[in-house]
Amino acid sequence: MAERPAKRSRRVRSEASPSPDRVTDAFKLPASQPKPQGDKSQGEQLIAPRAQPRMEQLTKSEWFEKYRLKELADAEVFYKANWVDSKTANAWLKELNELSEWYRPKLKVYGRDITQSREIAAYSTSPILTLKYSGHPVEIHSPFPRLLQEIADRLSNEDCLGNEVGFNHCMLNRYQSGAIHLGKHHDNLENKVIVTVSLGAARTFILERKKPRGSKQATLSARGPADTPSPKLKSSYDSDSQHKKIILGNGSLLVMQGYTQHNYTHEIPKERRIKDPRISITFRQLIN
Ligand SMILES: O=C(O)CCC(=O)C(=O)O
Ligand SMILES: [Fe+2]
Repeated sequence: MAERPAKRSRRVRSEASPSPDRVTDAFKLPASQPKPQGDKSQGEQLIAPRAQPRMEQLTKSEWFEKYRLKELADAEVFYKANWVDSKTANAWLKELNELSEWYRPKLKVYGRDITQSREIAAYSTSPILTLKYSGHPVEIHSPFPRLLQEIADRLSNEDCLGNEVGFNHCMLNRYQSGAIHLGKHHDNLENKVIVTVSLGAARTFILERKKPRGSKQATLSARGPADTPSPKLKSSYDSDSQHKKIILGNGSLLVMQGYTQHNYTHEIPKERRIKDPRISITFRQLIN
């Protein structure tokens, strides 16, 4: 298949090692732009105006208590099934399917051009934000479409994550069937809060503790080009605190924050028996 790189088991380089295909899943200010100073510099801010992000926990304490996956050490991961009912989730899926910004990025992986099998559509609250992965400058549209803004506002509501959590970026991923996957990776370490709303077919999400630096399997990191085949899943793990499989159901909400990206990778593996599509909406609160 044209879109796959030659090798099945790809060693994704550690963050420290520079590499031409290193995935720079990072928002960057154009060089001439000043760094955001906080709530007052509204015009140049990269963070959502309503929030001044901190490294400590951002979600409301009720969330922390109730939905945290406590078994995952050194991570802050929350999962709420049925955050919205299936009727709402299906209506959102239908509306988002019709957006005109969907496309399949062309990536360069080990010098080869591949077209990503997963479609994406990306939005930001400010046109100055840029994003690259696998050398591909992501097409970002601004502002958020009405529905995505409505969902973002719901998330920042006091009875959900709370108004300290705001978002300046949103990425949609469309997995047409279980044959489409997202390889093992971590997201940009500067992301303080990453919120994923799942619509459509339920898909497995695997969080796996990174191996200590220098150990044989410490090389998985960075946002893997989506079409890079995942390394074979291990059949056994050191302990339950080292990995977690979550079935991301229709209308569910997953939140990752704190040091999760430093300590864990995540992936959506292939599940060929799944024939229906899934769209994930990933909101981020980015700080440069
Ligand atoms: O589709 C998902 O749930 C995962 C998305 C993800 O990990 C990403 O966009 O970095
Ligand atoms: Fe991710």
